[in-house]
Amino acid sequence: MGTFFQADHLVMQFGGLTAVDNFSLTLQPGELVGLIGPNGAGKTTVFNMITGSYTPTSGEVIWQDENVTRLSVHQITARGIARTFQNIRLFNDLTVMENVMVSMHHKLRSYFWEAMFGLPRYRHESRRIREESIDYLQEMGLAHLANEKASTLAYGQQRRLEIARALATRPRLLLLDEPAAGMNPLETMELAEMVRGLRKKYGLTIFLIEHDMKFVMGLCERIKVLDYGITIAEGTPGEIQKNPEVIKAYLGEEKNA
Ligand SMILES: Nc1ncnc2c1ncn2[C@@H]1O[C@H](COP(=O)(O)OP(=O)(O)OP(=O)(O)O)[C@@H](O)[C@H]1O
Repeated sequence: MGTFFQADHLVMQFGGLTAVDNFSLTLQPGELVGLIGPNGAGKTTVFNMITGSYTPTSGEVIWQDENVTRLSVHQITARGIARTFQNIRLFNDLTVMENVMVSMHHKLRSYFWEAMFGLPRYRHESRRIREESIDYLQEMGLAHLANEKASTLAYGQQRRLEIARALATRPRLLLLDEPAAGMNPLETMELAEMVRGLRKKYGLTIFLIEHDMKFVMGLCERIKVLDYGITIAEGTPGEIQKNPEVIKAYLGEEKNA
């Protein structure tokens, strides 16, 4: 069997700062893995290296047997890795459904010309895109808001719409950057259910960053812990909570607080 996903000894330096040092991760199809650590630990930088936003100083990213380390964001998305961002990035003036449809368009060849000439294939594709968009919205509990402007959505709903937009690129690997940030406990619980549902329905592998420990511990099968760019622990939620390095880092934090 080949390599599904492997990040191998990734290093990211910014000037004199080593934001991430020797980060390695292997994912098997269908896994749900978490990445945790204090602010500034390097979590988002890991996502940026995997998704082509940053070219690592050293190390490699292998995706479905291909070295994708130096590919662009666009090329990586096209190969089936999608992400959401810590800061919401929606098109506020478009409707909820249009936000999802826009994400799908890059998949469609000749879409522009066919739309321009009103060809039957365009009309057919256009209907298909609508149906598929509604499917993603349904999964995220947003179908009833399809025709509302994105800007009118509540904060938690906007976060879910971001996930629907990521799904619209038809990924096999989905990276979520603090999906529960700003959500209340009920919304967070519902989100966990949705993430489980997505994995099952679309056969996704999910790698997520999150500060909400209850969410991470309840959802992820395996967790990696970063502190100052260094991986200090890796294991099941139970193992992480008992890990001496994690406890030490956490207690150090308490003392400084
Ligand atoms: N483009 C950049 N240029 C310079 N420094 C950067 C850049 N991106 C990230 N950093 C630095 O790298 C370190 C890790 O940042 P990163 O955003 O990855 O942390 P994080 O764990 O995601 O934090 P948070 O939980 O606050 O989002 C920080 O010191 C940050 O200032």
